Amino acid sequence: MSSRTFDRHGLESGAVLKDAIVEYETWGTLNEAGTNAIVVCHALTGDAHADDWWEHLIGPGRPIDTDRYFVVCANTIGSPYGTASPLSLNPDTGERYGATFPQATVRDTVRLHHRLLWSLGVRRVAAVVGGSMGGMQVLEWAVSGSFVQTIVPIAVGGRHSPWQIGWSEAQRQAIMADPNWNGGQYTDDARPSRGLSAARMMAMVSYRSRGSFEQRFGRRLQSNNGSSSADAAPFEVESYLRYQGRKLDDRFDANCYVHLTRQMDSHDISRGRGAYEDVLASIEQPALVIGISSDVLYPVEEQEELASLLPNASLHVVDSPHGHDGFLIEQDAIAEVLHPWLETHSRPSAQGASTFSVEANVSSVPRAPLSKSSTSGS
Ligand SMILES: CC(=O)SCCNC(=O)CCNC(=O)[C@H](O)C(C)(C)COP(=O)(O)OP(=O)(O)OC[C@H]1O[C@@H](n2cnc3c(N)ncnc32)[C@H](O)[C@@H]1OP(=O)(O)O
Ligand SMILES: N[C@@H](CCO)C(=O)O
Repeated sequence: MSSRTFDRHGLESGAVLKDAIVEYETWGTLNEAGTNAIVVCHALTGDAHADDWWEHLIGPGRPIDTDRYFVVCANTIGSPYGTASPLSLNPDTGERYGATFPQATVRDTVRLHHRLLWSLGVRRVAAVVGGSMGGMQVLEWAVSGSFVQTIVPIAVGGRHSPWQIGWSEAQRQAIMADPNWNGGQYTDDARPSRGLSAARMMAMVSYRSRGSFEQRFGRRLQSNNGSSSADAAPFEVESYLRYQGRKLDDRFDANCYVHLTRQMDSHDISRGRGAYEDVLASIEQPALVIGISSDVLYPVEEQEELASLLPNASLHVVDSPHGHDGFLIEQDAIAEVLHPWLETHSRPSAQGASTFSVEANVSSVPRAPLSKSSTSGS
């Protein structure tokens, strides 16, 4: 794992992140022209260890072939896994930001990742691939025009819908209802664990499907369902969801969760750029749009819309009972379409771009001041 720090990173809101650290992992070797990079973008609770959560897709001889490509996965702004977030120290106060961490957008994250890539010597990106929140980043990358050759957005639409914002808000309210929340100013000793767990339980229902729960749990009862108190969890599905809630609470942070769900809610590829249809029509790269047949959160209609509005898109729907999480679970089915797509569309070009901008077509977004950067490896 490596990190790089940019001394200033301007956000869409006008706020400036000082000492904006970005944590990232790379595999493979960058070619001399700087044109064989593949960017992998992670989802809400994922991290930069992309070969862990997409192990069938990334590696030697796999579709994202680390023998041929320089593969980069960078952690997003707001995530608890290393990049600038509510867990970072505010250089102005020396204290952890917590709830005072400035709100970033998907676009702010992608601009930071662009700067990282450029500083690593990447001069053209052969492909950008990601699902869910990662897919939102993929679409933002596409706006940088010829800097990116091909895109593969998975289980995502062009803007967060009221349905998705509704799920996010219900989860945030579960966190905020926790007595330890305290406006986000909680301590390590008294974290809003119950709220974060409840938020994850809600999210897990939206990430799976009626069919997969029916198949996995039915109406089966837990053999050791404990007491007959109001807190008892007689059904297996209840125990499963509680377990998933605790598991996320053990590895995540409530302020980061609130921040990242708001970041996803900001997702609208057309914000400040013109009419939605026109902005998608201006994305000229070949696009492989992938959906999961049983996804109730980012339903296939959204990928159909993307594929119809992007001028050079192909649509592939993975037939799966696993719902939205299919983009993490159905790796072999994704590999079947991703492999030939990348073979055809992501051959590294001989020459890179002389400059880059993720803000092409943007009229109203403040630019980040360019600044010096420092690097550290670990
Ligand atoms: C730093 C980090 O760790 S980040 C890790 C990377 N994470 C990510 O990238 C986020 C995305 N990943 C995910 O969301 C998930 O890991 C997925 C979608 C890939 C797979 O989900 P999983 O939780 O592994 O699978 P699944 O839904 O089958 O649940 C299995 C777990 O539930 C438990 N479980 C199953 N049924 C029950 C039940 N009735 N009661 C209690 N627990 C149950 C299993 O024992 C298993 O536990 P384990 O995770 O400790 O092995
Ligand atoms: N399981 C995924 C779903 C969000 O896309 C995650 O936790 O990141």
